[in-house]
Amino acid sequence: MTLNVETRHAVHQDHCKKMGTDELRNHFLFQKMFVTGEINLVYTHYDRFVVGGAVPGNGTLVLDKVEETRTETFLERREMGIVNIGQTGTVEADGETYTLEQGDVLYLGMGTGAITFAGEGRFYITSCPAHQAYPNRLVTIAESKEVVLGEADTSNKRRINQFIHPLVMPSCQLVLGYTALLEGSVWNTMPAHVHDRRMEAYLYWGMDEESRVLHLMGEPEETRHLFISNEEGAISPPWSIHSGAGIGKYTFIWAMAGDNVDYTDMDFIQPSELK
Ligand SMILES: O=C[C@H](O)[C@@H](O)CC(=O)C(=O)O
Ligand SMILES: [Zn+2]
Repeated sequence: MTLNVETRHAVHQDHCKKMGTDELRNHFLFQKMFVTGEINLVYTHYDRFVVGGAVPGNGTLVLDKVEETRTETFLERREMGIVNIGQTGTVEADGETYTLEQGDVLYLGMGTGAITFAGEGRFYITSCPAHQAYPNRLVTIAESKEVVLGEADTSNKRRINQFIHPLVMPSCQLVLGYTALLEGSVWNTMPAHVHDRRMEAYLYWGMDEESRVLHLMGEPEETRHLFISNEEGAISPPWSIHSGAGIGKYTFIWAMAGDNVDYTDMDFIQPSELK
């Protein structure tokens, strides 16, 4: 079994302004997270948020000790949110086996031991530091909180499902859910926003292989873009907008950590303010 961990340091906005395409992608784009037989993690210095993928294929994959944290087990002082973007799979933790259908979310609290992934799942992993142990919990789509935002007129009508969210369940820092575009709409998170007190990570999925999402980032008056393929992620620094338009259908998982768990705490930026 292969465990790869890549460290990404935090970037200052003045540095970002001077980056060319390759440098921008090396810092903010996550590729090749979902490889059969591997767990691939990116350890970021944005609130020590970790994202990654586990694809057990026909075998099992165990996530336990990760050298980067210098703790006995990865979740010794962390919490985790797992989303299954593949077919039916299982996650075993603390002697319980959870079956995750596509779109289901599993929360694992601080102090959970080794985590075993199996089945046909493609598991997206998110994790951040925690200060208190909340119970492990499987949250199905039916149990999530659904919000419909936007209008067909502005091509941003979308359905948001909140899973690890104060209205559904408690967590320390982690807030997680996903957004799907409704027929004919292309824009997520438009109007855009920033939240300097919380970082954010996106994973785009459910896309056709040849399709791309035009992901916008950067300070509102100094935007940059990344063309993103299916099952690739983007990290959003606290000073950055995060928004995208798809060439074809897509869903994206958003996950955040920082000073508060208030999903609605956003500083909105109108399209007229973007440059
Ligand atoms: O801070 C919140 C995140 O950026 C996303 O949840 C926003 C989003 O999914 C959307 O508006 O489409
Ligand atoms: Zn946001």
